[in-house]
Amino acid sequence: MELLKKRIEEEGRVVGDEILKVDSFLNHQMDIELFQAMGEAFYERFKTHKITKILTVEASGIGIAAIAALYFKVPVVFAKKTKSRNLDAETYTAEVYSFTKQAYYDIQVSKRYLSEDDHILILDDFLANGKAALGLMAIVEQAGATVEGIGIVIEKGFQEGGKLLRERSVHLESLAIIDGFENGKVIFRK
Ligand SMILES: O=P(O)(O)OC[C@H]1O[C@H](OP(=O)(O)OP(=O)(O)O)[C@H](O)[C@@H]1O
Ligand SMILES: O=c1[nH]c(=O)c2nc[nH]c2[nH]1
Repeated sequence: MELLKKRIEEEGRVVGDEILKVDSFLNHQMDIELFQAMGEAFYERFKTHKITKILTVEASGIGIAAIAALYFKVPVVFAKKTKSRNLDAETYTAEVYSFTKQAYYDIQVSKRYLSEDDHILILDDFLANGKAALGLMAIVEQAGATVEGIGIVIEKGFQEGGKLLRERSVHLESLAIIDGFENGKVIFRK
């Protein structure tokens, strides 16, 4: 998606060998006009699928999932990373390692909000090693629901998540794929 790539080029900051910071428009401050265009782009890429719910994981997936849901006209469910008294006792659960926080979480979704009748589109802001996406897929599987596709805003193609998901023959769409960084600049996949 050219508009997204332009923003990454203009505002992205490379941190170390593996991290891209795009928190001026994606996952801290959010540019909602860009989110609208990205939500529509996901709709165009997945509109032939029957989607009944969008599933994401807190925190950074929620924004794009919510805007995309306006196009799909379905609810958003987000997996929670921490236990709390307002989460139902009956949950689907998967262990996920957070690449940025370098910690394990049990992500959880109440059994109330996913059922075997659901056709799920998983959306997230980043794909790195695929742990979050695989955890969400495991939760969908536990519910007996169907994963229709996975939509990612920025895939870091030099990490293994994209390969792991494509091996599973899931319909994966990334709005921008990064092949690496060179002298602080982002190299996009053609
Ligand atoms: O493909 P992976 O290796 O799983 O990396 C991608 C995940 O990492 C980030 O979440 P993070 O744990 O940073 O949490 P956040 O949503 O609170 O920013 C991002 O939002 C994805 O969910
Ligand atoms: O802001 C982010 N930058 C990254 O490189 C990344 N990888 C996973 N999650 C991420 N979030």
